[in-house]
Amino acid sequence: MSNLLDVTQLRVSFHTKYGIVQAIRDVSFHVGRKEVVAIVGESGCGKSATAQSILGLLPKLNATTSGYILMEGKDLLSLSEKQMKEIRGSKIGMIFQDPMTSLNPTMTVGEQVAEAFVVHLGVSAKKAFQKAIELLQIVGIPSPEARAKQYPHQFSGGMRQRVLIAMALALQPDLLIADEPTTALDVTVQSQILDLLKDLQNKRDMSILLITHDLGVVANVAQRVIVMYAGEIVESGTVEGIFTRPQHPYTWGLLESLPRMDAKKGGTLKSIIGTPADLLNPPIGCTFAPRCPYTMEICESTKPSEYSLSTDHKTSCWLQDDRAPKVSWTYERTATEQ
Ligand SMILES: Nc1ncnc2c1ncn2[C@@H]1O[C@H](COP(=O)(O)OP(=O)(O)OP(=O)(O)O)[C@@H](O)[C@H]1O
Repeated sequence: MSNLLDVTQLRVSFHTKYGIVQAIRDVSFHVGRKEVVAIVGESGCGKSATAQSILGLLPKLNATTSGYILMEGKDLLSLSEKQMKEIRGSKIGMIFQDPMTSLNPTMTVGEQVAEAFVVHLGVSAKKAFQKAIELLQIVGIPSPEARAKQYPHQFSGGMRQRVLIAMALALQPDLLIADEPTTALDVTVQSQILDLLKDLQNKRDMSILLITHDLGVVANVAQRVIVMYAGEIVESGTVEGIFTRPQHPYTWGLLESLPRMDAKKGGTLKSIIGTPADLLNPPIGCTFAPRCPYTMEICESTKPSEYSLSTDHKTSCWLQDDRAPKVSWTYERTATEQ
């Protein structure tokens, strides 16, 4: 079966008064049907710009794109604003980090969820409100009938995020793009929302593109992980592959910065030393070379090719070259504990 989404050689640049920010450079990936794929990386690596390109929401004023974003064979980059509006909501749903700013404070929650039914399906306001109540129940909002008549400020952060999920699901999209959906929430609510997303994905047979800076979030939700650094994909693989056989030093850094249940008391979390690459003037070799503990001469002068470690595990790193020294990485704290 063909993929739901195929992104090929995507490039996004922002024209600014300081020069051209090369935010995304030759990014290619796919999302299969009913698949949950996570894009992970630090702030500024291009996660949101990738999501915005798929949704056609990049700022028209200063962004330029090239490449292909095929959804069921149709290139989204070639569609008009009107056609993209149709696709957003009906084919692609979206939820963002901050549920408060995404909701209208002057409308009841029920009216906001109902809006999609009225606008896209031409359903009467009364019938749409009833459908909204059903959706609020599906996303786990208690007493949905009463809650539908309330305003966003009467909801907690987690409940607001549930409302946004209800809105995103209203038209039964094939793909849900969730950009840092749990970042603003506390840990317990975070895992409830992730469980809800997973459950809905299962029941509704949709695909999810989950965007997060937190590798910890993806383990229980996604099937595949794409690790981005400074506008490029540095490693991609199954969750199992990325967590048990990570190959790129940047992925190692992300894993080392995760809190671990089995860490020794008082142990400190490691963070990746150095600052992300300047995208106005990206390095000519490997983008991660200036921060990488294993940098070799070639890393600074020449971009690494993509190495396939298996059919679904790839990385772009010179350490994979036969002539490179063999570096094996294990969780440092685990090693010292043994
Ligand atoms: N409208 C814009 N104009 C200029 N530069 C932009 C614009 N939007 C994003 N950028 C730049 O593009 C790069 C990628 O940004 P993007 O928001 O996609 O990163 P991100 O990984 O989603 O980070 P965050 O988690 O902080 O949102 C960054 O260097 C950012 O400063």
